[in-house]
Amino acid sequence: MSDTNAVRLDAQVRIVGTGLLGASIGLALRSQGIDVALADSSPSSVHLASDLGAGRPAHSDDSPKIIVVCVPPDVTADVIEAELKAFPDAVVTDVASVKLFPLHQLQARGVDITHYVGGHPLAGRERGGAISARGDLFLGRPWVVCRDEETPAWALALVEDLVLDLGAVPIEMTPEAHDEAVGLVSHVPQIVSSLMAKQLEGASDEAVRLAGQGVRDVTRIAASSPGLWIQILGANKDSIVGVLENLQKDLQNVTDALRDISAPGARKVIAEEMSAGNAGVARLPGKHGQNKRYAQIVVLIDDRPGQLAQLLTELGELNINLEDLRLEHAEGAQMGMVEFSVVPEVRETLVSELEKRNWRVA
Ligand SMILES: NC(=O)C1=CN([C@@H]2O[C@H](COP(=O)(O)OP(=O)(O)OC[C@H]3O[C@@H](n4cnc5c(N)ncnc54)[C@H](O)[C@@H]3O)[C@@H](O)[C@H]2O)C=CC1
Ligand SMILES: O=C(O)C(=O)Cc1ccc(O)cc1
Repeated sequence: MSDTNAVRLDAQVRIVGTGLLGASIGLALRSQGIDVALADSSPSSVHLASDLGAGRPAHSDDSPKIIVVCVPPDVTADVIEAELKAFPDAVVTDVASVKLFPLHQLQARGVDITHYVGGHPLAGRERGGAISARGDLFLGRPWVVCRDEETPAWALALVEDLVLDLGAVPIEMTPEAHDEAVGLVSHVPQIVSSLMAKQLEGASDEAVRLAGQGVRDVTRIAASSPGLWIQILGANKDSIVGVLENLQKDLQNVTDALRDISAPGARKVIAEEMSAGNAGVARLPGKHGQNKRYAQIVVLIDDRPGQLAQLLTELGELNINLEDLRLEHAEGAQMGMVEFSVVPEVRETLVSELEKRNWRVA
């Protein structure tokens, strides 16, 4: 039996903002027996999250060791400031999709941010609210942690323990590097998805009836909340505008080439743009070398001697033949991800057997 599920946090956690992110964190922590206190400016949100099993309503005599602020970006700095003041001994972290915006607000107000460690899980869903929450939302997902030079090691360690208990992979970054990266891999893709979906708005029923997986993949996140995204995009405009300008140039190249497809070089332009797309998509983790004939399963293991050997032994005991195996080590994250391929027919049984044996399957 593996002890991969050993809980690292041994402290009360307070969650402020009990929508999708807050309730998902609460569900994951409660499933590990951690005391979770819930607070939100909307009392019915607290009660819904509590009814769903994400924790209990906060009491005035709570003394949390760690506070996770899960409110929209516009009000993240206000809530962080209030929480630092109300709980001076606690570490305050957040999940806002932008990191410089709340940090600059806190700095401009002269707030002592020694106990604040910024965070951002790269995991979410199109629909907000506790009703959409899932305890397994963060399994195997990157979770950026922004440390400051002043951040004490114990505060950073506490936040990383929280991230690891949620099954995510902590990645330390500066707020600047974070915002630039998510501008490219999260914020511009949201705009592209929404704008492509907008083209479907006036389409005929006949046309949309033909929609296959391609258009569904490209537009999946177009169902996201404009209210949340207007805040995210506005707060990270400096990282987004440059990527949008590059995209505009590429769109213009393809449009010009198609308009005059018989002109010398037109087909070359299109082929080059599409080949560059092939090269880009191959950069995405998990996209390379996957054999479509097999089903992939990802298991999270602690970065300790013997863990991989134990997993392989247990797979042997289950008499499962591995078709392929890939190990990803998250630098400095005390966690590894083992991705293996099996014939699709055994996938469901294998996942349930591994979960029975306490392995964390992403
Ligand atoms: N939705 C997603 O997929 C992801 C969102 N995030 C970030 O997580 C944060 C929360 O997003 P969601 O959970 O999706 O939103 P949500 O709308 O589901 O939940 C937000 C909650 O915050 C509460 N709230 C608003 N202002 C408050 C205040 N001043 N004090 C206390 N509570 C307040 C609301 O009542 C609501 O329950 C955002 O900062 C977002 O950028 C991060 C990763 C993914
Ligand atoms: O649904 C998806 O694939 C997402 O990418 C969701 C998402 C939305 C906002 C974030 O800050 C992080 C992740």
